[in-house]
Amino acid sequence: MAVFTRITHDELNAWLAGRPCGSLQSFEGISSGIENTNYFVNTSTGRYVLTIFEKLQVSELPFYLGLMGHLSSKGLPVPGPVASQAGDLYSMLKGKPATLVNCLQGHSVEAPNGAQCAAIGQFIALAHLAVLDFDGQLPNPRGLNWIQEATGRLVQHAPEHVLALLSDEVAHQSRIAASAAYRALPKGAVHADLFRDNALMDGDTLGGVIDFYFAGIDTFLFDLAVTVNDWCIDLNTGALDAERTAALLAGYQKHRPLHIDEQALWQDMLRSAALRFWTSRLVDYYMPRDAEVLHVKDPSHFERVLKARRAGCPACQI
Ligand SMILES: Nc1ncnc2c1ncn2[C@@H]1O[C@H](COP(=O)(O)OP(=O)(O)OP(=O)(O)O)[C@@H](O)[C@H]1O
Ligand SMILES: N[C@@H](CCO)C(=O)O
Repeated sequence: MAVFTRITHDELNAWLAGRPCGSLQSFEGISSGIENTNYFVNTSTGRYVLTIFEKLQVSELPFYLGLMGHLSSKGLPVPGPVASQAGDLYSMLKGKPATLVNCLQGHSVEAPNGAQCAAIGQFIALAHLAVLDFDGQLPNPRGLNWIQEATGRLVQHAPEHVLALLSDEVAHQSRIAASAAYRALPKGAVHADLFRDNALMDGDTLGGVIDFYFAGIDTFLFDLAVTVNDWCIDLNTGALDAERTAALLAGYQKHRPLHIDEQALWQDMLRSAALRFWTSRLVDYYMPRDAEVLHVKDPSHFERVLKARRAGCPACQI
């Protein structure tokens, strides 16, 4: 749907000069993204993806691209940025920052099976282990501070029943965040948005994980909860599907067993992850930026998910 920034062959050729990616053969816009402009780029050495960042702060790019490069260099299926000869992970194209990454195999799946959930669980655990020596520092841009601030802005726009549930959950999460148990949780640089549409599956094998542009420092448990809330959901009810949840958690714990403190806070993190996406969808719904009007995702989905996580269910237990 969206190629916001159009480029010519000559402009791309000039931008690619100095990058160790061979000579440009062809390129085509990717229609499915909504945040950035993406192109598939074919060169004499292979296929790449060019991303032109439409909204992101340049100051945040070294963290995102550094994290992708770090995970890729450790053998994880993450697109690694192709640095320029000068060592830059991004440079300006048509006045906007742009990067070139390698193209991964696969397609996103709408209805994942147990094997695919296990594969994504294994990936997250390996990513959590791999970032232990990553030194980038960027707090989760959609963490509790942002949620509290966004809740304040929503007061003038959202209906009473929405605000009541929102403020009750924010109060609960504020108490959790202040607890010693929460503060002791293991943290690191996490994807924080690993929904089904950000993973490319090649059959039951994970081809790659993309779109690290909501990444930040947060608890590993929160990252796992974001993923479980999307990959393991029964879309009709918002409840967790027991079989897929068990498969994803088993895949994760194969490489990184959860600590007892993490197990104790699991249900609260499922709630926290639901709150994060309910809030951002409410903000996009009630206060859309111009270009977002056509792409707003349904906030009521995450209202349903939050209510289901607050009620709890057998699959919400570890
Ligand atoms: N490294 C990659 N390898 C293969 N395909 C990719 C890669 N990066 C992006 N794509 C393809 O481009 C599409 C759009 O990318 P992406 O989802 O990152 O768009 P975006 O606009 O940056 O983010 P959003 O998910 O918010 O729309 C993906 O669905 C995928 O098909
Ligand atoms: N994954 C998010 C959108 C991008 O952050 C959502 O479904 O609301």
